Amino acid sequence: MVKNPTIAFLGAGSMAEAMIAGIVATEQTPPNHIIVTNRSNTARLVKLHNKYGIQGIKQEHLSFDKIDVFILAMKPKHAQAVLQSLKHHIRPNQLILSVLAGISTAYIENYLHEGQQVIRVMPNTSAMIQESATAISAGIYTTANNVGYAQTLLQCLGEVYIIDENHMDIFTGIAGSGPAYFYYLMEHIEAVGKEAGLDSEVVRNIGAQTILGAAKMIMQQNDTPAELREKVTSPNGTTAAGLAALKKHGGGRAIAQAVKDAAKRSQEISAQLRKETKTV
Ligand SMILES: NC(=O)C1=CN([C@@H]2O[C@H](COP(=O)(O)OP(=O)(O)OC[C@H]3O[C@@H](n4cnc5c(N)ncnc54)[C@H](OP(=O)(O)O)[C@@H]3O)[C@@H](O)[C@H]2O)C=CC1
Ligand SMILES: O=C(O)[C@@H]1CCC=N1
Repeated sequence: MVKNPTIAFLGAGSMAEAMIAGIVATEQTPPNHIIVTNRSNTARLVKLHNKYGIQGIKQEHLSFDKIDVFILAMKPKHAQAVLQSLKHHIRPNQLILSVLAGISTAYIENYLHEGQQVIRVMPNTSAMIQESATAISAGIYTTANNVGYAQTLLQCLGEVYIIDENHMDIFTGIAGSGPAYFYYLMEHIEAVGKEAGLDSEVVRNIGAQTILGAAKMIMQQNDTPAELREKVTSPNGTTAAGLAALKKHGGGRAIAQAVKDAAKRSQEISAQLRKETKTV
């Protein structure tokens, strides 16, 4: 990878913004080396430019040859059209990072030039505050040097795990979609706290601090989650009552099923796109 590469985000939605915020905050890449473009929403490009100092450029004005790294950040259903058009503008040694759920490196390579360097990435929106759990899997043509570059770039968004691409779907179910499960949990905790008369902002902070503390305990102590749970649970105490309710109402099963169904959806997106490609 060149020194001070220019990075272009194709897609300017929630995920692109979370990554831009993380990269800019850590000064990993200077803002004038970061470009963002989208399909049609120019107001969004202006907003991102004003907020982060990066360049918001309409697609028709992009100088593709000056870009070293493309980050695909549109919805998976738009991937095919974007890749077909991208092929006319790029060279195989320009690095493609794709955050698209369910889209394999092979699918992307198939649409681009022989030898195109592709890395599949699964971040989450906590990239915005450099707390993402991000996975990467390289395609068959990607050099070790570029994997190293991607790892360094993404480390400014949080923790990075290099995984086998076969595990991308389950990683997506756990970490890509994961923040939403905890937000959903928080919505319910907040509602109950409010019902009991607590101020909603206060209960929100209490809930968040409780999740943060539990997460830090898991990361900083040697105990397993089950051991930590047991340490909270006094015989016949309040936690035992709470956990019994979770068990009775299928709390554990529901969480496991959420992860499984998200991973399944990632596989379905992949299968659907392969089917559409065959029928074109
Ligand atoms: N949100 C998340 O938590 C995560 C998302 N992802 C992945 O990130 C990707 C984006 O998700 P998200 O940010 O939530 O989606 P959003 O809907 O927020 O954003 C999609 C963006 O893609 C743009 N777009 C659509 N078509 C094109 C095109 N032809 N060329 C360039 N840009 C285009 C849209 O532009 P316009 O508004 O002009 O149409 C919009 O800026 C998805 O593939 C998703 O799987 C991965 C991990 C986590
Ligand atoms: O919901 C989605 O499909 C994307 C991928 C992971 C998180 N959001």
